[in-house]
Amino acid sequence: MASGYYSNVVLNINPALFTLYTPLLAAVTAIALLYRFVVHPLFFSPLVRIPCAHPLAAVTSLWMDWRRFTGREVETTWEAFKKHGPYVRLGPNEIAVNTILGGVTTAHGHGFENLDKTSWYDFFINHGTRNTFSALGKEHGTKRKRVSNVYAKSYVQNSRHVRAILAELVQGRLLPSCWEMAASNTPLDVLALNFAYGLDFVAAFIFGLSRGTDFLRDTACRQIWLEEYRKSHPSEYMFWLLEHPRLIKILSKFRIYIVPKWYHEADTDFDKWGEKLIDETEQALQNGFTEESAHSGDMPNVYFQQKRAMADELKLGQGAYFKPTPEQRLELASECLDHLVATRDTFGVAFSFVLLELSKHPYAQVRLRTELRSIRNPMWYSPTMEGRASAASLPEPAALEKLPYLWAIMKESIRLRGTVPTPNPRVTPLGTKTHLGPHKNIPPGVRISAFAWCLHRNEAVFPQAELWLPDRWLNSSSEKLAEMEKWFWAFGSGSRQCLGRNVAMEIMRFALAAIYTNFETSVVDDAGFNYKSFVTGNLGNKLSLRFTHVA
Ligand code: HEM
Repeated sequence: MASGYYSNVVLNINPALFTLYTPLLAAVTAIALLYRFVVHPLFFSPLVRIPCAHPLAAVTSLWMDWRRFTGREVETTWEAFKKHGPYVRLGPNEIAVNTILGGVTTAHGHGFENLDKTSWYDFFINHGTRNTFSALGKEHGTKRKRVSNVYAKSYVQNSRHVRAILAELVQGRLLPSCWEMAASNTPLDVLALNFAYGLDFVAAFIFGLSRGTDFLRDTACRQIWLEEYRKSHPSEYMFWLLEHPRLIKILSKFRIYIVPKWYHEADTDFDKWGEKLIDETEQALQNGFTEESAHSGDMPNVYFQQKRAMADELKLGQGAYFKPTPEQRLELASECLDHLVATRDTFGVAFSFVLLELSKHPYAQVRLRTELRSIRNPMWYSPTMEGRASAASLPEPAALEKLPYLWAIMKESIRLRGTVPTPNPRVTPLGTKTHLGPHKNIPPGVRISAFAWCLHRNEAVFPQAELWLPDRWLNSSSEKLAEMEKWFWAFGSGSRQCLGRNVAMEIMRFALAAIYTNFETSVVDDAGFNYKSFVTGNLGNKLSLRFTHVA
């Protein structure tokens, strides 16, 4: 009956009307599209007063997409900032900011001044479940709160488990590798070593030493893991995975695959590896593991704390010992795996850069070594100590933390090359207008990007910004120092500031102290240390240093 009705309607239309209205309809549509996609963004959008990085940027995001696709996102944005100032338009609906006040504070602040993340972060969803890094809105606060106390500086510096892990990793695994390379005069690829150090620490911190990884010593296993990681975070497809996740999904419905099958396989394998660690840790809890009885270093700090917080939320009586449902298991896995990914993506590269700068500046090493040897309990190492890693012999965290030159070296190296130059994109919220410094009434749905790379190169704040000058952190007035601190954005800011910041700084401090108390380093080959590329890099990335023992 229905089809008869429609066919009657169609049949009753006078064909002459078609001839009359079709061109009219086409013209109206064309004008509407022209207005929507050209006239409005060029002349009437609230963003028109923001200078465009390129004339095409006002009407299409394809121009910036091409820059991103060809790996030129940061340099393009940096050039635009230099030419137009701290606010630039990268696309019809995208702005980049290079100022703290009225820029970063608006998008990356606390509470209302903490704009939500864009779909760029969907890539970091594991097991189909969001985690602290990829969660949005209120869910983010809940997830972050679950684990924030174990990542607090007081926990990281006072926990007996952290000290035991550090002793094992630094004295038992890292220093012997450095000694071996020094003794045989063989260059060491510190990039792979630093990936291993960061991952071994964080895996032990999450799951406990006995269930963590041993990539510092087991180089074959490390290589397999890094290869698997590279496949599941393939630098050559990251543009699509980060910028166009929805397009990938839509096209795959039509059997058009932008990213190859091996990426999906590796991603699944990677998730499975994470699940295995979760299951082993859960099994230990179910077997009666307790916080009190745990050997030093063996406490699954992050896993346990997360479960305890989940139990509190659900008002479960058994604390961390409840049996997780399949959904809860994946939620736990997603969070824990993300912390390992966050470590792999940042720590190894940032720490390698500190070692590279020190290796290029022998005078800085001498000064650092003098400072490190001046503490009450220097981190001496000799191979006869092997197998005798002991937390008691480590210096107190505060003793290292208050060493001024060590601090200045870390700060300056991380300023210059803290992590990858990613845009950290945020989106203006629905139902309200956002004010961005002098630019008022930014509508909902506008992407705002900011780059630590560019903020850290502001000559007014960091004169001779391209130079590695640790003394800038020591010789500046207190006002200048406060200003530099305000602009130091390596770990982000506001409610979504890096969760692992204290861990990263702590383990870097201990490793630097251990290495430079005992060795000097020099560059053998840094051509493969392509630190301008995306964090994931590729397996060819290497930083080859020579270690020489200094008595
Ligand atoms: C030198 C090392 C590190 C650097 C430079 C770094 C940098 C950052 C930055 C810039 C952000 C903010 C990202 C954004 O807003 O888009 C971030 C967030 C985060 N980082 Fe780190 N990170 C480092 C190490 C770590 C480690 C070791 C962990 C975990 C153990 C970690 C876990 C996280 C998490 C979970 C977030 C998300 C926080 C949230 O959204 O609330 N990071 N990190």
